[in-house]
Amino acid sequence: MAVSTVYTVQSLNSTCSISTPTKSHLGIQKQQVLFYTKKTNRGRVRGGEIRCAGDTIVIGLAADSGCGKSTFMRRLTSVFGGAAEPPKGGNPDSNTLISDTTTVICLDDYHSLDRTGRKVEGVTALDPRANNFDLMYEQVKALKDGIAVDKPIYNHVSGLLDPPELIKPPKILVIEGLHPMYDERVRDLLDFSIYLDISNDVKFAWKIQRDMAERGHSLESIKASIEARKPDFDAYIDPQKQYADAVIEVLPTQLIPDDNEGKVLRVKLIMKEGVKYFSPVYLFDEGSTISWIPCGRKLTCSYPGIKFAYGPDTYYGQEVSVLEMDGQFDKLDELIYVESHLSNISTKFYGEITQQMLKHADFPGSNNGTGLFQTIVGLKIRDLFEQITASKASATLEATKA
Ligand SMILES: Nc1ncnc2c1ncn2[C@@H]1O[C@H](COP(=O)(O)OP(=O)(O)OP(=O)(O)O)[C@@H](O)[C@H]1O
Ligand SMILES: O=C(CO)[C@H](O)[C@H](O)COP(=O)(O)O
Repeated sequence: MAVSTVYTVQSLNSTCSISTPTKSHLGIQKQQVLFYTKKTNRGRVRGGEIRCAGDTIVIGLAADSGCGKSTFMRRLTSVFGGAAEPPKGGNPDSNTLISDTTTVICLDDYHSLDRTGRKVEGVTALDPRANNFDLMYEQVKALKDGIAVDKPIYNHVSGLLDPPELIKPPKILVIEGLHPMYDERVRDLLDFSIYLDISNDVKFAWKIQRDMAERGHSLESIKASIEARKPDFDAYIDPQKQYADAVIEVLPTQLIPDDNEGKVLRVKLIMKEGVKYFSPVYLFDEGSTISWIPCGRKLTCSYPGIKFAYGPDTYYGQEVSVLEMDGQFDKLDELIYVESHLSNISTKFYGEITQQMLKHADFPGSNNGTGLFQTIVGLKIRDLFEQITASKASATLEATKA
């Protein structure tokens, strides 16, 4: 009687090939070894090796400096559990953050010109000529293919390029910085992309808050720095938002006429339709146009109140769904009321968004749409990761059956 064989992979999170006397590796360059259970019509045998590569999914996060990338990264890492830390025993000025699931690399590390070099050449760090996109592409591709790389480090303290650090392929690689979607080759490696679009007024208010209070800069120098960067920001950074799968746009409130304090914010979550493994969040009824003031018995709102909006729209000629929140929460635990009216949020249990927001109540933006939408995008990324993983697992199983 012929022996029929079914391979059940136990810890499958990638496209894997089976290494047995009868099956050879399928073009795998660097492998991770797992085990499989071999089920034959003579019983179940554990053994052999499953070799995996290309496990890493790559997320791009683009924004100008001081626009909340680090805060977003902390929220994202927290969704996966565990804390993110710089590589152990490495350069204390490393820009990398590693947790169990995620590795966040900062694209400033691909500056090809150091601070002096940029001054001599008369270019800003936003200018593509100050960045090495060939190396960025090669290294992100290698990590995606399961290969460790020696990544350079741009030292923000000294303004110099330091010796490289070893980066191993993680489950989720986040590339954050000024240009994750600028180079087409790098863009094509992204499984999901996000752009933090902070309007000039709000950016200015945040910069003043941080650079004056925490870094002792003068108001004039902050203004001058924003102005000096603006032409390159408009030319090279801002256009990337057309490629993003999700954009978090932060604007001044419309609830206070002529507000110029920048404390109350109107935040939009713009979600592209038709992105594989990503279904946009909706309020009440998918595809409808909704305006909702949730203030009342279940949600405490002081002046100027809270207003939500949801509906379909177009963004750079593409179909999107937009969820908007203007105003801020008084009592964060009451966010559960809003959460219960949102759908497609990819939570694992009732109230997970509210729990995440309460956990990080001290992060900037926790009382408004910036924190809420960053948390939602974090949950959507977890969902995307789990879907890609599951789809690779079933593809592998099919391949091994064939
Ligand atoms: N959602 C928010 N609401 C209010 N202020 C915020 C928010 N996000 C960020 N900020 C302000 O902007 C500052 C910079 O935030 P963060 O460090 O997250 O940005 P970044 O993009 O990582 O900055 P950089 O690239 O310069 O390191 C914070 O210190 C805070 O003052
Ligand atoms: O736009 C930036 C991204 O963080 C920085 O200004 C750029 O990386 C240069 O850094 P530094 O000002 O420390 O020389």
